[in-house]
Amino acid sequence: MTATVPAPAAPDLATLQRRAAQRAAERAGGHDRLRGHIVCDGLVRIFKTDGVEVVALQGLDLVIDRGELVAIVGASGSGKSTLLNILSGLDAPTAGIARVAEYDLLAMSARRRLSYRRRMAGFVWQQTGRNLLPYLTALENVELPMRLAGRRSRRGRRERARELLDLVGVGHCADRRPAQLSGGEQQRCAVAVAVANDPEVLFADEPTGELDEATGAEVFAALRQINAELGVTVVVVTHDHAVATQVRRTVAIRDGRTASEVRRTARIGADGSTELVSEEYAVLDRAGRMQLPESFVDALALRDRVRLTLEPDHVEVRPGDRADAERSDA
Ligand SMILES: Nc1ncnc2c1ncn2[C@@H]1O[C@H](COP(=O)(O)OP(=O)(O)OP(=O)(O)O)[C@@H](O)[C@H]1O
Repeated sequence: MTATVPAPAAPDLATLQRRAAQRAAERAGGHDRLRGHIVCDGLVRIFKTDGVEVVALQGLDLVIDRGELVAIVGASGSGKSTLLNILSGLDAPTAGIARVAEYDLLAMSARRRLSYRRRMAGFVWQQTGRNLLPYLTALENVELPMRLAGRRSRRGRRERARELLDLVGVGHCADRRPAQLSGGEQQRCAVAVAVANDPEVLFADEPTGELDEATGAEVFAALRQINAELGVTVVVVTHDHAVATQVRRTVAIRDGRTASEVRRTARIGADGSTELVSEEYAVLDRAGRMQLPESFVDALALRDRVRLTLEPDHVEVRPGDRADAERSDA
């Protein structure tokens, strides 16, 4: 007799992701347009203050497909907010390519920028006060962007707002004001507000930064739901590495560059149960550069130069001969 293994949460994630890709493909009018919804290539952002230059992004490469849900993680100062500000059209890059669908973020007129921010992108910020108006109910908050864009009839707006609140699991909060909602409920409402005008991409900046782990997971569930049901491409920026368990693809930024990626895939075990396997990849840029994970560098005390050996199917990296190095330096 075989015991029934209770289905873990894992296949859910895989199913949701498949559905998201399918919806996004439908929206895009075919499978061939699936690739490269968001493309950053050699993205550079230099800030100049009092004659001092800070290179916040130094040739960042990132491709996100239509319908993906991606978390971008990195330590404080790694360039996450700079990247998000560029992608959301609030800031312009110094050089490189930054494109979202047909919008070139490097060369946008003020008018096109406005259209991008109104039609193409939705936003959820860490501070709930920036997402919701305190004197409107949750329902009115979701209706507002539609009203401002002159979309739908009054009744249509109300129906859509209810649908969206239900979708993110806060339908029961429709008539409450933000102050009468918990932090997690506020952020889920914020997700509904952000997608009210049907954007193609949703950017969330530390949406769970002020929440405990369990409440944060609920907000992630809302983002996954939106991603799956509406086919919206979702990019979540966070410094919380634990989010890797909430999404299938996590991109790590270090010193203004994409350093590594973790991808989670569902595998069926011999006993028929599903397990999620995480695999870490280093990101190789077009110039062939990659960053070794800090833990690898520390473990072997790698420094200055390393020895590379090409094997038939892999490359070996070994500590360089320090004596040699010192002699040639002399
Ligand atoms: N407006 C600015 N003027 C000058 N330097 C800036 C500006 N904005 C960001 N920087 C610098 O650029 C680098 C990247 O900052 P950024 O805010 O993008 O990092 P972050 O990963 O989002 O950090 P955090 O998680 O703390 O928000 C930092 O060295 C920061 O000091």
